Amino acid sequence: MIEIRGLRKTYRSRKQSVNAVDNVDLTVGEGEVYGVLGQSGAGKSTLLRCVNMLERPDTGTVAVDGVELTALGGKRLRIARHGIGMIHQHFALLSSRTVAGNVAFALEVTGAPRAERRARVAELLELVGLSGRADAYPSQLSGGQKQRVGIARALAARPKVLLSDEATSALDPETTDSILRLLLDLNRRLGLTILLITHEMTVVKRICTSAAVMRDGKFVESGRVADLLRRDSELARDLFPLDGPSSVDGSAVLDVTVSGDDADKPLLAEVARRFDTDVRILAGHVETLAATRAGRWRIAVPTAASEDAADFLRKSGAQVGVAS
Ligand SMILES: Nc1ncnc2c1ncn2[C@@H]1O[C@H](COP(=O)(O)OP(=O)(O)OP(=O)(O)O)[C@@H](O)[C@H]1O
Repeated sequence: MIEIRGLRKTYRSRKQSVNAVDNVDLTVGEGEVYGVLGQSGAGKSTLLRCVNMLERPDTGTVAVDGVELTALGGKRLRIARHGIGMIHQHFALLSSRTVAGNVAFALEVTGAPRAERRARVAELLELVGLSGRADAYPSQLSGGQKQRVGIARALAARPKVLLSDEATSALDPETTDSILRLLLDLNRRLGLTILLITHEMTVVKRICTSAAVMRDGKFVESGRVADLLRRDSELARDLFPLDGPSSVDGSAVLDVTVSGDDADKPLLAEVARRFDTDVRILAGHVETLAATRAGRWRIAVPTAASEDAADFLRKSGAQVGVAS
């Protein structure tokens, strides 16, 4: 649904040049929720703005739903953009317009007739759970309600792709949760493909099927979340930080990561039985992510049994590393 190849964007000023996006390739499949994670300045916003050509890349191609946007300009680009909705961290609502007026604005731009606009606005407000607030002004809404208006407006022209620019960063944890649930629901009900940028691990945990970690304009790792968990990835370590001790006298301390059905298998009990050894859990958690179950534990196994235990865990599908 979204195909990005060899994308580069450099900002130049007299004093310096910054490679904001540096040779990024990205494929987001239809119906996927793809998260790009990174610290401030990593290049996430620039990447997202290149997807709908708010920012023109220096080199590389961007195609959405089979249409190469980088080859378009003028009216054809404006029309192609209707197939891409976008939501923003600070909602970007028009303060002088009501909720209904804000959503209708997106339809006015596409030239939809008045009667059609009215019906569509009602449908969209129902979709995002705001039917009762059509006549309210943005200043009368909570942050979560404002973002619901933003989402309704972004979906007005029935886009296949939604871009989300830190959509929950300005919201409290409970509201974040409800907006993420709404996005996941829209993804499932409408088959909406979502590309989001965030610096929040919770967002990736809750709704992303795939993710990339971006640093200095580059993707340092990317893939399906379940696959990244099976490797010794930065994402796995960040999603499940382990804060137990990294050394225990007479034992090896191992970090074990499991995903999918393996997360619910009694693997540690099996290690204790098979090798007639103690297994101490020093830290750990098992959680349900958007597309998979996943768990990570830091365990201490007496040195004599530790190699056999690590071998067995690896053969059982776990990723095993020595704690550091
Ligand atoms: N219009 C611009 N002119 C010059 N430099 C820019 C411009 N926009 C972004 N940059 C620079 O490009 C780099 C990437 O910025 P970008 O906003 O894409 O990162 P980000 O990961 O989205 O960060 P944040 O989460 O803080 O927005 C930064 O070094 C930034 O200072």
